[in-house]
Amino acid sequence: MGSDSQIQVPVIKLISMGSDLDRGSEGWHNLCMRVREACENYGCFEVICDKIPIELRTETFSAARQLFDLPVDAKQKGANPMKPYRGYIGPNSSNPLNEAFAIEDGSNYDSLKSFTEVIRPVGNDQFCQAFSSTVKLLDELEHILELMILDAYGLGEKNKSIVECKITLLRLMKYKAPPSGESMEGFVAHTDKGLFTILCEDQISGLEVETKDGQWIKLSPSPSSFVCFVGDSLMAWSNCRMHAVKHRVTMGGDKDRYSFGAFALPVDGTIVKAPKEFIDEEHPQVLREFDFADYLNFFMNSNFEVKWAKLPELTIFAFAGIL
Ligand SMILES: O=C(O)CCC(=O)C(=O)O
Ligand SMILES: [Fe+2]
Repeated sequence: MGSDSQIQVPVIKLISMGSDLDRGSEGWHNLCMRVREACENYGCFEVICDKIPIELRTETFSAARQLFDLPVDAKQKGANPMKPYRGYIGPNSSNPLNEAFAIEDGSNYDSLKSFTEVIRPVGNDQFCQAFSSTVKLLDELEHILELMILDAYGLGEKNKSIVECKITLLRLMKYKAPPSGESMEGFVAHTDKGLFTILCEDQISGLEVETKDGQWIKLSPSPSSFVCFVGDSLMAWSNCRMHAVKHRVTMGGDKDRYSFGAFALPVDGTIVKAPKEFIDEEHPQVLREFDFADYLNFFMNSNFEVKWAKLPELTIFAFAGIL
């Protein structure tokens, strides 16, 4: 189905100086309910937030561009065949326009430094400064959203977080412009596997999300917005009250597209489990509890049709479904 520009995903303003961000205030409560509704009905929303200064955002994209501009041989040194979806991932036949760097613990200067030094022995300070600052701020934003979700379900008093242990995976993406006049898949339709994703794009659109009734909508986030996605693990935690949204990137036009995302992932060995408050007669348990590392392995080893092509939304149900 094509994209329908009539429908829009919810846009939520989180301004750090405002009293709406005082936990417990009426404004806070209203925001919590808006975040919850967006996560349940769309599995995504745009957040307008003044947390990350526009200059820092510009600096991160300029640092990312310089990394992608390095010769292929250098970038290949960052490949990580031992760990799926980590390190440098170059374009391939099923993803010819896209290349990515995925770095664990993306808010930590030293982990950015040890990754970048492998592909570029010197000159990484600007990159590491810009990304560690940005990802720290995105982690703070993720923490606020997590508290909002807990409070929206009345679970905030008993729980400090959704899972015991999580880590932020920083992914930088570049999509080459397609051949002139063509529109091409930049990133195949999928759901994110972790808890929550916060994405930032550099004003070249291409991101599309699927509504619950199967229509694709193009997103055009404002230059200071972020796009947030519910991932499979958050959906599982919520006993499927929240919706893990299917999304993709479609490239058109003549400009390359750059984006980066902070992916909040349960640390390997962390159990994803719906709290008992989500389970009752009206809401029987949909997914069994699971170790996130086992889910990633299952996903890696599923056959191509299930994984990407036909039924990507089935993976979490195929892996952990009870009913
Ligand atoms: O580049 C984008 O905007 C989306 C990338 C994405 O969906 C992903 O890396 O999981
Ligand atoms: Fe994604």
